[in-house]
Amino acid sequence: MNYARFLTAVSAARKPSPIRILNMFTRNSDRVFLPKFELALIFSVPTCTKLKLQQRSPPSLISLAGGAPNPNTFPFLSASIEVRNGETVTFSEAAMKRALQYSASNGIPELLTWMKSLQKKLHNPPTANYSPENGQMEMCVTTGSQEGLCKVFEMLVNPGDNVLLDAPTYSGTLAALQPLGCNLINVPSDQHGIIPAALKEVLSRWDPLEVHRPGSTAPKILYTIPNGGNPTGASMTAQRKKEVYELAQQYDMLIIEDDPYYFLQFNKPWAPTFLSMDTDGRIIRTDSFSKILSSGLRIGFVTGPKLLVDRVVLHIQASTMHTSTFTQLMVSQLLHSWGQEGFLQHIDRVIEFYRTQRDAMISSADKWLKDVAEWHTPTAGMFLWIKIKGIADTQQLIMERALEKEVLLVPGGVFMINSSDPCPYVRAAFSLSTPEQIDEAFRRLSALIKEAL
Ligand SMILES: Cc1ncc(COP(=O)(O)O)c(CNc2cc3ccccc3n(O)c2=O)c1O
Repeated sequence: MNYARFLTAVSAARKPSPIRILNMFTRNSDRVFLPKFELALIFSVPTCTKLKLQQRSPPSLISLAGGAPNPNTFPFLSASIEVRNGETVTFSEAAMKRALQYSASNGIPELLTWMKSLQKKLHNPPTANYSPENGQMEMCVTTGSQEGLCKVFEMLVNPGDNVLLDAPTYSGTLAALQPLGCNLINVPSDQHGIIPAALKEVLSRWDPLEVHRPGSTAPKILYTIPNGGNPTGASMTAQRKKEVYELAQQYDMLIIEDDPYYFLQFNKPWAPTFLSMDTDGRIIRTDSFSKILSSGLRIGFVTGPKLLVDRVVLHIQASTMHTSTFTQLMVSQLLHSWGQEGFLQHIDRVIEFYRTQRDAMISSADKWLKDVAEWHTPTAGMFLWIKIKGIADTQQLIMERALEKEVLLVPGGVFMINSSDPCPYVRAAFSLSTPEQIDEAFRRLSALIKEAL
């Protein structure tokens, strides 16, 4: 893969932040460990020299280099966090000093190592054993997958670029993409995700043999939410993923697999991911702990070809520097205590919760909405995408009349590429309300639809 052709000029121009490396040589007591990656980027010298440099920073080294603050001045001394299953995540005084200090831009080593091992167990990416030039699987921690998406888009998308995605889609993606001045092209989809034949039709405007010609306007990226789509609840079949991947190969496109609902698939076996079939190194995957561990801790991951993930990390260096060390250490301690088996047992409990919620919402929809609306039962995620019959656009219905009836949903227009296009859909989340509240909400929705009609 020639990854250079995908980079924007801004991303290609990014250089490592010198201070991020010099911080490595802090006093031994509160060393901020930075991996070889950051050393490699600043001292572009053969790895063996880098390793010697790293090894040559012995405890006897006195560093006056790093601009890191002295953690002995921090007011926080220690912490003990109670976990539902009776365990405790603790921060001793020494651990708290590290947790409150700067850390590596690509993520703390113990969290990255744990996640890389989980990715290999779940997806067995072909790229795990590739060389960097051939797309070696790399990962970095991001502050939510939202940061990962935003930085990946800013790495790949130039003004005027054609970008493919299946609308309706997550409003946060539209918010990150549209200011980049790209041309968003919708790929028709249904409850099973992108329709490969429709993607083939969209791509037929370009000659696959011409996509590398300078000035070619052929799309270079395709974005999709493969499981429990937001807002549609759609989940792609393995066969469709395979056909979509083959089209991406034919037109030399990257696929951005935004998959925060991967762990909320109600049925097993879970669908194989694009990452699991990525023989070329053309998948950039974003994962999130928001729907399974915490949304407020802001822990996400980007998984993809090393040469591209390294560019995302350079952007992190120049923006947030890194995701909160404290939250990374807190989550890492829990994951190491649970192990992969314990983590997956937690996931099973979360899945059962959302399955029950989904069933309650479908039951109430059947009871109150079957004469006035249509929907597909989602097999993953936390959203029901409801088409209101006889109404061209739900914006006014929801934003004015629904509020009067004290029921709140999201009008479908916010998920469309052009938010002013009329949209007869509404998004209902079954994540927070109780089954009783969902039933009452749909009773109110039914009443206001009948009044509106
Ligand atoms: C497909 C897809 N990709 C990425 C993200 C970002 O998740 P992160 O890992 O937490 O950064 C999301 C989060 N989606 C939402 C978030 C949200 C936050 C406050 C209030 C409302 C929100 N609604 O409605 C959402 O859909 C998502 O659905």
